[in-house]
Amino acid sequence: MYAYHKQVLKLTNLEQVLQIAPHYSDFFAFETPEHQIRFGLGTISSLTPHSPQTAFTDVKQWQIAQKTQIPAAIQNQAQIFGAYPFENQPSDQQNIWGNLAQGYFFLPQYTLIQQSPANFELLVLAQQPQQLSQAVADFLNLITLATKILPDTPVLETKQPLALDHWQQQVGVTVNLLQHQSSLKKVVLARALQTTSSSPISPEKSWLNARLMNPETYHVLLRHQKLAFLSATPERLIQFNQANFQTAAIAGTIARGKTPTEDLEFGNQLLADTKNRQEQAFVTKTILAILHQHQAKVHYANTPILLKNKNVQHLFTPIMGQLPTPAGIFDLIAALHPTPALGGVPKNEALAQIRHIEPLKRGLFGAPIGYLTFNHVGEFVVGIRSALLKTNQATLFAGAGIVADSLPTKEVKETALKFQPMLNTLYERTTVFNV
Ligand SMILES: C=C(O[C@@H]1C=C(C(=O)O)C=C[C@H]1O)C(=O)O
Repeated sequence: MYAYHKQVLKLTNLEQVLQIAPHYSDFFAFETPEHQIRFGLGTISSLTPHSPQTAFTDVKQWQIAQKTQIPAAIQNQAQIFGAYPFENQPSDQQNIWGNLAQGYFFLPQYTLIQQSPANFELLVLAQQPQQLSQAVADFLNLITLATKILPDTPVLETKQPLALDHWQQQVGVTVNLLQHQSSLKKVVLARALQTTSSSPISPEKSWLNARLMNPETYHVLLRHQKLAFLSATPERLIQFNQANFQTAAIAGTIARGKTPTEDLEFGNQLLADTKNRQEQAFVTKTILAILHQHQAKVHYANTPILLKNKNVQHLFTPIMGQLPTPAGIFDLIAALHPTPALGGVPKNEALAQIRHIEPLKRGLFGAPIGYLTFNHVGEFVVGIRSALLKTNQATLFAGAGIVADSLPTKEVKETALKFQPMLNTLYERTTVFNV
């Protein structure tokens, strides 16, 4: 059994945690749109899945093994943090993901869960009881003396859309396929934007920027050594509390208006648009079918509503449900991913097309990222509106759902729009530009 210590920690300034985070080789930060924050720092145990195909079972087995080391009294607070990989992609695809390529999970030495704006519950774990008091003292010393100022937000130096002409052309090829091959209904194609900065990008500072720039989304950071994945995603994959869960079907995109009237007009346009309604209906239908396969009871509204973020708005159907047992959650995460919002319909054909077309491994882009306690409470979100950060480089990702009547030029614009929030998060003085 691991030894543990629990206490309430007053934090008047959130930045204290971000300031000390670089001291630890693993760091995870997760904030919901309701502004509930949790952090994980340092590593008691970690797991790199053997391969993307085995990731879901590898994580499940590792978590079950870890549970045997967690005292019953802290099974509600102790939690694992991490990300699954998107999917297996051919080895000749460009791989920038390093030791995150197969996903990464860890059980932190220090877990902080926000109870009220300035109060966090701190849980400290140690492998051996005799290490515990030192571990607690080290952390409290670091955090009370946290003076290390986070680096400034850097200036964008270069930006390079990856194979944009090829991508646009392949969207055209895919549209053709969708029009002539009746079984394939939707494929989500993603592209990347490679950027460099004037000085190293601090993942921790970027997470703080993300929450200031996009207050209505999730803000998730997974850093493992020098590589970090940052996402300001609006999209929940699944949130669960015992056997109860909430998920969502999101698809269809339009810009936000410059005035409230224009914004309303755009929203109504999206709600009335047949192509987008169809695209979103595929997502809802597929998610419901998976939930039924898992014997879940579900509640949802028949008509989608709008989910508004800073730069874009989407069609959105919240879905609530209940599984026969809490233990079914692991299998449900595996079955839901990738939803047609990130893969396509039917799943396997769409994934084959993605593998065939995209020149870059998706890594953690579009994959489930989140936390899970040892008592079946957790949340995983979809890692979009995201970037992989490595010292002076950031690679941003954006995808768009391609259906039979998609227009390649429009899809280029839609993905360009989806890059904007992350560009504004990572870089100082970024103006809207064509990518
Ligand atoms: C794939 C992305 O977004 C997804 C695709 C959408 C669409 O095709 O309209 C909308 C929301 C997301 O589910 C992305 O942001 O990269």
